[in-house]
Formats: sequence, structure tokens, C-alpha cells
Amino acid sequence: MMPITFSKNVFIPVTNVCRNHCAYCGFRRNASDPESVLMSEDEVVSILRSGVSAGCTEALFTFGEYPEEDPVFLELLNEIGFSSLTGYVAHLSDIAIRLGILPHTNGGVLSFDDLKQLAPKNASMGLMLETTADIPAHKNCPGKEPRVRLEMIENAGILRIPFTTGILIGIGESRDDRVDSIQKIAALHEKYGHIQEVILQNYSPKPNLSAEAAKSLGLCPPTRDEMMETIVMSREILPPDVAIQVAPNLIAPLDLIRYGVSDLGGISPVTIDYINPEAAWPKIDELRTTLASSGYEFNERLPIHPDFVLKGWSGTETKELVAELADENGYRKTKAI
Ligand SMILES: O=c1nc2n(C[C@H](O)[C@H](O)[C@H](O)CO)c3cc(O)ccc3cc-2c(=O)[nH]1
Ligand SMILES: C[C@H]1O[C@@H](n2cnc3c(N)ncnc32)[C@H](O)[C@@H]1O
Ligand code: MET
Ligand code: SF4
Repeated sequence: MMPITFSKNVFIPVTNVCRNHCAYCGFRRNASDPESVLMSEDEVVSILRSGVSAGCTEALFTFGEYPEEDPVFLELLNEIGFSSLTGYVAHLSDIAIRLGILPHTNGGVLSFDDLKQLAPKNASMGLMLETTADIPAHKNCPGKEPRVRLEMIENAGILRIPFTTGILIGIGESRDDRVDSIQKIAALHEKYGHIQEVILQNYSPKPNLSAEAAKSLGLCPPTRDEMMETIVMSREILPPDVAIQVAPNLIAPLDLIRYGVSDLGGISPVTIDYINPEAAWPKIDELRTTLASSGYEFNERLPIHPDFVLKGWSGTETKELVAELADENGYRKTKAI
């Protein structure tokens, strides 16, 4: 039986400033908001060090998309010596690699040149397609245009970046839209072979939007049955080498496995899920015990999936560290005691 996989990560929310205004997002802030954040190098280093001490292999750099479009943010970035957020994230990635933890960047849409700059410093990267439908929740979100997202996923293929994408379920899309989104991902994978996993993420309501407002925008958390149906549909469309991931802090994963879920994503013993801060991480040992009682092995992987480790696809500057952290099958090497 195929093992269920996960990675041990630390979440680094470099900035919550973002040019998009996704209605479902509780993470985003305006640059002028007192709660807006641009993490300092010292803050990032301290999280990276805690991650390394806890045995994590993944530094998940997640942030708002092109916040530099706001002059207030650009000023803050300039003050710390950078002219682009990509430049700053590249610098932080260098530090992560030096400390012994592998970058996986998901900061929304990036231009071809920005992707090219970050690719060598990342074990893998990600961008959720979200949906190919034109939905009210994506009003005022230039970076959530399906065309723009599909183009970046294609660019990642051209650059041979091991890639994570997926769809967000319950944001106003129809069943047919879900099928269309998964078909578009499958078509890109057929062309480039770079999709390592597809996340089926259930929309989870945030306190900054009233239930009424959410409803009027078409936002509605999917039922468990809808999730199962989407897993079955995705498993039929995607080739078997693409893993299907659900987030174990957003949905109980056990009985979803027999429908096709094979990965539980990044789980952190150190940081919270800054995108879904209300949803605590399950304990890795408890998950392992529950899975074992149903006959499943729970194997730790790196942010880059085993097949891609074996194919040697990780960013050039991460290769040495990947070789150090992976075993001969591409999984996380069990540490010598
Ligand atoms: O903790 C989270 N991790 C998220 N991750 C991280 C993910 O769980 C793992 O880090 C990847 O499987 C790589 O190991 C994402 C990664 C992507 O590339 C794209 C989207 C996401 C979304 C989330 C998320 O909402 N919360
Ligand atoms: C990083 C990814 O997090 C997802 N994301 C953003 N907001 C929410 C939410 N309320 N519930 C679940 N997932 C969310 C999006 O799919 C984004 O691309
Ligand atoms: N801003 C990026 C995106 O939506 C990643 C983080 S979302 C909270 O794609
Ligand atoms: S989901 Fe990502 S792109 Fe959308 S507003 Fe939030 S941070 Fe920005």
C-alpha cells in the first residue's frame, strides 16, 4: 500500500501586505494598517533556527502578492535594503539553506524573471490555481485571474520547478468549474511533468467577514460529501504520479484516504498555520497512530516529493542539502540517534 506523506515545516509569513483582495482571506492587511507585517531578517532567522532544532526540513515562505505595488510597503522594503520582495525572499532563502532547511515559496503570482531568480534556491514552489471560474470573491484581485495563474504554473513547468498547486473549494465555483480547474492542471502536468501535488483545500470562514456577507459573495464551506466527490473526481483526472493533498488541520483526513488522498502537506511542530490560524495542527504522532490502526504508513518527506528528489529536480543551490536530508528512496532520512 502507498504510504501517506507529510513534511515537517516552519511557516514564515514574510509579509501580509498584498495587492489582491480575496474575499475569503483573513491574512491580508493594507500596508498602512497597524497589523501589517514585514518580517525582519532576525525574526525569520529565529523561526528557521527553531525549525532546524525541531527537525523540520521545510521553510514555507508564504506572503501577499506583489505588495511593492503599494508605495508605503515599497518604502519599508527600501529601508531594509531591498528594491523587490523577490530580492528579499531570495536573501532569506540563502540563509535558510545555510542553516539546513529547504525553502518552499508560495507568495502568489510571480513574473517569469522572479520565478527564475527564486527557482535555484527552492526545493519546490507553489501557487494555488484556486479556480478557473470568474467569481465575485475574486473581485479586485488581478493575481487571481485564471489566465495569470495558469501562466505562472506553465512558467514553473518551463523552469522545471517541482510544483504544488490546487483548488480552493467553496468559494463560489460550481462542480463543473472544479472539473475544469483539475483538467487544466492535468493538461499542464502532461506537458511539463512538474506537478508534484494538488491540494484540495476546503474554504474555511474567517472572522473578518460576516456569514451574511460571505453568503452573498458565494462563499460556502464544502460539505464532507462534496470534498469526497472532489477527491474522487480529481483522482480520476490526475495521473497517479500526482499526489492529492488535504490539510489535516482543516478536515479530518482518515476516511478521505480511500477516496484518493495520499498527502497531508506541511505540518508544523513550531509555527501556526498563519492562513488558517483558528485551525491547530494535529500532533504528528497521533496522526501516525490513527493511520497505522487503519493500516497506513505515515512517511515523512521533504517539501519536494520523493519522485522529484530521485529525478534530481530540486533547485540547483538546494541539491547538496536535499542529498543530505533524503534517503535512497527520496523520503526524509531517519536521523541517526
Ligand atoms: O499551512 C499551510 N500550508 C500551505 N501550504 C504548504 C503545504 O502544506 C506544504 O508546505 C507543501 O505540501 C510542501 O511540502 C501551501 C503550499 C503551496 O505550495 C500552496 C498553497 C499552500 C497552502 C497552505 C495553507 O493554507 N496552509
Ligand atoms: C495559500 C492559499 O491559502 C488558501 N486560502 C486563503 N484563504 C483561505 C481560507 N479562508 N480557507 C482556506 N484556504 C484559504 C488559498 O488557496 C491560497 O492560495
Ligand atoms: N498570496 C498568495 C496567494 O494567494 C499566498 C498566500 S495566501 C494567504 O496565492
Ligand atoms: S489569499 Fe493570498 S492573494 Fe488573496 S488576499 Fe490573501 S494573501 Fe492576498
